[in-house]
Amino acid sequence: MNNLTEKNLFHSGYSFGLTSPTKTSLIKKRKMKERFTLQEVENFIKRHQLLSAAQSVVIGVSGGPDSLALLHFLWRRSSYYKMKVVAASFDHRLRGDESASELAFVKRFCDERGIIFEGDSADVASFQEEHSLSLQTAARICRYNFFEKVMKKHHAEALALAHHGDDQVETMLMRMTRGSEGFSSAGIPVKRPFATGKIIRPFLGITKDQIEHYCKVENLVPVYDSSNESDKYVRNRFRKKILPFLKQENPNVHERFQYLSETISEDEAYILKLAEIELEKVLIRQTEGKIELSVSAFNKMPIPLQKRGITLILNYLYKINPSSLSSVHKENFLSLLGSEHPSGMLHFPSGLVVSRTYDRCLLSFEHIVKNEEGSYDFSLELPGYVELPNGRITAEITDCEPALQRGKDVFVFSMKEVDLPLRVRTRKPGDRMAIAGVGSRKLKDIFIDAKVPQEERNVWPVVVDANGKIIWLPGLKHIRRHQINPSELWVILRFHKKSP
Ligand SMILES: Nc1ncnc2c1ncn2[C@@H]1O[C@H](COP(=O)(O)OP(=O)(O)OP(=O)(O)O)[C@@H](O)[C@H]1O
Repeated sequence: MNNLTEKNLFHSGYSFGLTSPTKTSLIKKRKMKERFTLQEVENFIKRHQLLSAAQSVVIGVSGGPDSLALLHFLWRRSSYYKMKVVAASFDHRLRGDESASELAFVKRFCDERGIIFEGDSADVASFQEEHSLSLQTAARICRYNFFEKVMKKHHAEALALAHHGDDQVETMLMRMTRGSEGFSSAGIPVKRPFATGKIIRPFLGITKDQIEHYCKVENLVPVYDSSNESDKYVRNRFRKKILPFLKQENPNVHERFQYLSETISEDEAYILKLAEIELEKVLIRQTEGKIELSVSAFNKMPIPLQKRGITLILNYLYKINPSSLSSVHKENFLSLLGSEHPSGMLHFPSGLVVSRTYDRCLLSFEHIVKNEEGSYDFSLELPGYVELPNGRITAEITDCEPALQRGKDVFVFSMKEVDLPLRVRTRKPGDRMAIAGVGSRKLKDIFIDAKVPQEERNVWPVVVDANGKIIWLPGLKHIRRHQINPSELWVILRFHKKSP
């Protein structure tokens, strides 16, 4: 089968198990559609130059219809493209035996066809806990680490994933609804650099229905993940409620979205390039963690370039943008620079301060360590984190009481219990906090009792609420928690102390 040439792939008859003469026209129609699907994918691959001859391609296969069809399709085309195909399957160990059996299913599928298979698993829940991440982010990091390893092992130039046209429509709508800009509003990219090569998505031009049809015609029997149906997930709600309406209005709506996605990406890349050139002209100073620019020169840039300019600046300063950084911060930045007041200051996540004085605007993290003793004071966003001289504090919000969050480096409380926003600062003379069963105590005494060395006390974080009340001395004490209604939103603070 995998010796099919391009010609005989598109012109060979597929058996549909339908033989009666009355069904002939139906067979013809379905054959046409099937060929059309294959041809569409092939055209898409060529148009975007996703595959070139003599490649090694890793395919991410969960065992669901999309990735199983992609594996089957690329395996069938492997001799035409003279490429080595490797299937890679990852078990996140989040659905017990179910996910382990999915991995075994993919392995069997590959063994039966002589396809190279790579499989691995990881305890994603523990990884999430350890690094204070959302479950989705933790799963993604573990899965992509695995993909990277497999790509390196097989010297692969591409990792093929089975996102399709309906995924694209859902993603773009979700992002527009939640609020997005720039490349993010372009949805899922057709290709992007990754590990030893690039991620490619050959199915973005076809729909889920076309994939299901391909599976049926090829007698592929995938596994179905029941969580894909649950209304609990935003994506599923878009899929079930919005997509049917759009497809009714235009059955090829996915093509329109894909076209829009590619147009946005091209435009964005071009505008970003222009912004980069213009930004160079307005920068006064640029060093690690610090940028200074001329306000009047920046304000002369056209608005679309100003918007991309601040994005470039923030990308440079943060390296990895904090999740709490939003378009509001960028708007505030533009207002500060456009304001008639000659001076002003903004506090951005993770301790970044933007200060304007007449024609100069300075963005810097340097305020974190203000003086020789290393004192600091900055806001802690929810969710978010702050870097400290002696470690890092992370803050998350969750809607169910986290069972495993105990210990002195973790403080969990209900959102209703504390006045937000929180700040993290160093101690001040006379600081006191109210401790359960003890009453009000001086911080100095708490440090002495806990035998915290003198030099560490000056940089030890003190977490205070919006009224300045101390609520947590990480690693040492926290205020008493009230009786809490389990259905409330919870905040989890964690202190990741650097070893001295
Ligand atoms: N556990 C996994 N192991 C390997 N690849 C995966 C895994 N999960 C997802 N992928 C890859 O990432 C793509 C997108 O993932 P997503 O979960 O959005 O897809 P899906 O709708 O579940 O697709 P499928 O029908 O293949 O399960 C998949 O189509 C597949 O190529």
